[in-house]
Amino acid sequence: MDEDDANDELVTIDSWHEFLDRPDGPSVFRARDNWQARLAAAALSISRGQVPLVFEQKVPCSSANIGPGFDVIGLALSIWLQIRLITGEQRSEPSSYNCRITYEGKGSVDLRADHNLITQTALYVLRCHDKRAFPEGTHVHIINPIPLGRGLGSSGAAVVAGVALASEVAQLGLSKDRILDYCLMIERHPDNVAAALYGGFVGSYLKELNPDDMKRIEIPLAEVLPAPQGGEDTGLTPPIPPYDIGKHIRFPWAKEIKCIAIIPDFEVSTADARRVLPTTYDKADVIYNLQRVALLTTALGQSPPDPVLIFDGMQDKVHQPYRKGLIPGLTEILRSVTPEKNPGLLGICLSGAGPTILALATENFSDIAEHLIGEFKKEGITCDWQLLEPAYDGLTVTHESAESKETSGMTYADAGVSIEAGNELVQSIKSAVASTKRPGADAEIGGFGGTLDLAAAGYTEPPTLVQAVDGIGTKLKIAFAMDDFSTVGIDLVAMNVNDLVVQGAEPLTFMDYYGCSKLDVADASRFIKGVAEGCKQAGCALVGGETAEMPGMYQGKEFDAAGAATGAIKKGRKILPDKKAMREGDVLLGLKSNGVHSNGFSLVRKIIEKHGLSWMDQAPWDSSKTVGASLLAPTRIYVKPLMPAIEQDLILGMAHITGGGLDENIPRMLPKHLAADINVSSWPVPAVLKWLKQAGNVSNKEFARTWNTGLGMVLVVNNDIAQKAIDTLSQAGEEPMRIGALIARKDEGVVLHGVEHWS
Ligand SMILES: Nc1ncnc2c1ncn2[C@@H]1O[C@H](COP(=O)(O)OP(=O)(O)O)[C@@H](O)[C@H]1O
Ligand SMILES: N[C@@H](CCOP(=O)(O)O)C(=O)O
Repeated sequence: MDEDDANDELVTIDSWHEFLDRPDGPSVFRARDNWQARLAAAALSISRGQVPLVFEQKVPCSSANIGPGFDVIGLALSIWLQIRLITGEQRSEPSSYNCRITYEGKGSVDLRADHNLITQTALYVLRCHDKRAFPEGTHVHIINPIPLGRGLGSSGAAVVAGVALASEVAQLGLSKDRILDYCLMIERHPDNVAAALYGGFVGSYLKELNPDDMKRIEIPLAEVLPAPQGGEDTGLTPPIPPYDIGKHIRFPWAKEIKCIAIIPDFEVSTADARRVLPTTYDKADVIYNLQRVALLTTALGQSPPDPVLIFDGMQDKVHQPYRKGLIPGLTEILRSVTPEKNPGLLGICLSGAGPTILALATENFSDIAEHLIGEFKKEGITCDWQLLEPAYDGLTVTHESAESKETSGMTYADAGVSIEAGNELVQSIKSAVASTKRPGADAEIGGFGGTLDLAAAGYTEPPTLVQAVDGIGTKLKIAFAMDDFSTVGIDLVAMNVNDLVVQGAEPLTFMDYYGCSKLDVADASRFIKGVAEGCKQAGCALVGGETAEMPGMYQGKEFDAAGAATGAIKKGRKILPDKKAMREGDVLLGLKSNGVHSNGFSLVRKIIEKHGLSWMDQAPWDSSKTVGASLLAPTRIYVKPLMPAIEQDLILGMAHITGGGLDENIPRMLPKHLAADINVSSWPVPAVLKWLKQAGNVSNKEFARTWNTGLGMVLVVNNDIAQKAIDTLSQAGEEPMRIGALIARKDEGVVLHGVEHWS
């Protein structure tokens, strides 16, 4: 509807909701902008019995390569392509594929649905799902501030937007990983699309495809998406992408590093810039790039950033030298700045295929920009410049109107729960889960419950079953900060099976629970693969689990996880601890921990915060790791080293040192009349715990009741067979340490000697 049609009631609407709230519905609207006019028109079509879709997508631009990472690295940056979509628009003229396109922003693009990169991509995805056109009355409004053909990933953003557009209009519920598969059928270098889709500083690779797929190289688009993929409709179904074509990982990025983009006033098409590249490379040049890229991805995550490492790390011999013919003065411009001459500068490179130049810096942004603009000017080229920051969100989709859908057949996907994503997750974890198979438990997922055949597991007479349930705790927060979910699953298993083994039980099965607001298949799969790894370390089968997608329950990508283990003790064997058999003089053995394990992380986080450290900083206690990576070291699983000693009846009791530390856990295995008399100088305190104690000024008492102090397990063994127990544990790979003995109890259940050793 148009403002000129106004004749009776004239109303300004601010939102879609405001319109819907009006019981009568105004006959004429004055829209705040074109988009408001479209909303109004869609609102009218509702009153005529149609149900429009209204949503907005945002996709960031990206800078690919960052010097040596040709076709591998991409950095999402803070200029966003926006797509506003509405269906059910009333039109006098029919439009091809039911789609009308309007455009505002940089450059000009083809507005025909089968020629515009965004809608052409969407049509390809729709056709893969047997849909020949957009829903009736589709209007795609593109707001594009990303300069075209300048090396800032305008096409990568357009392709991501196109796939996501199809997913939304046809309610396909594609996960981000599946969206990537579709994107990679179109733009074959994964660097831009992976960054635009996932956000942040991203490394990616493309799996090797079959020869037919490989033949369909990227841009020009006509070659990539011939009919029936993206051109005229032939009624055929185009090739559907295989699953999991590309892999990505997010690298850390130091927050003080900003990006200066110097954008010349001419275009270089990526296709042209790839044609000038050689088909074979000199071995020395390839090694030159590999050496730099390996260091660069870590160097850009360290605070404070090291200018020497970054400047050298951003040099390239694989694409920039060959592109100098397309970008006048390129070599001289890249050489015209150094961290020594230009304070604040960290490194410089061609952005993507150019002609934009990307300079990374921590300060003096305008001085650096003016210098580079001056260099281009010598070549007669004028430039624009922008100071950009990493865009961490990647693709986002916002629905303007949930209510509109409520009037018609609502779907679970509308409510934020994707069955397809759930199915995809099951596919991606199947083999990891199956690898945990053990006698008596197949570890095949898909059943309503997990089964265990006790006889096949070696328990022919009724055993005593022991069960445990636990979570990971706030260690998860560090996994979120590091975007690394590969090891917290091991922690989850460890917390459960270590509790079972101290009772003398052999862990047989495990089940996990994963709750999130929006299922991210890649994250959930990394987590569950960690759970499977933990199960293998413990020798138990992962027989099932639950993934709960609960929109609104958690913040963003956060999730919670819990798990439960079942173990068994053979008929006739002891359930530990055997308190009655314990005597004064019995020996206490300690088994080493692997750092903080999974307890006391609220205090850990507080200390790290108080010291102004970021998770990406070099760990003050271990220069080879970041703070986050070091703290994420998974909890040790003691099942396999302990089982032989348990089976030989060499152990009277065990304490798993978790929350509550030595002070709280050791008395749990002792009779009331005995106490543990312990010499704390008999085991080494891991460097991380030493640092935390000192940095947090944590008292000895607090230290002993918060963290494990270096012992993950404490065992009671009879004095006469202590050496045999030590030998058996050593043969199983442990380094048991004599840490004390049982004494008659006075007050405390644990008496610590030599605590000054901790200070
Ligand atoms: N928002 C958009 N809408 C439609 N087409 C687009 C859009 N963004 C990019 N394109 C297409 O992609 C081309 C640029 O792609 P490319 O040569 O790879 O450069 P870039 O470095 O910007 O990605 C444009 O000329 C245009 O055809
Ligand atoms: N790795 C590609 C990246 C192209 O990026 P664009 O932003 O220029 O499209 C290449 O260097 O060719």
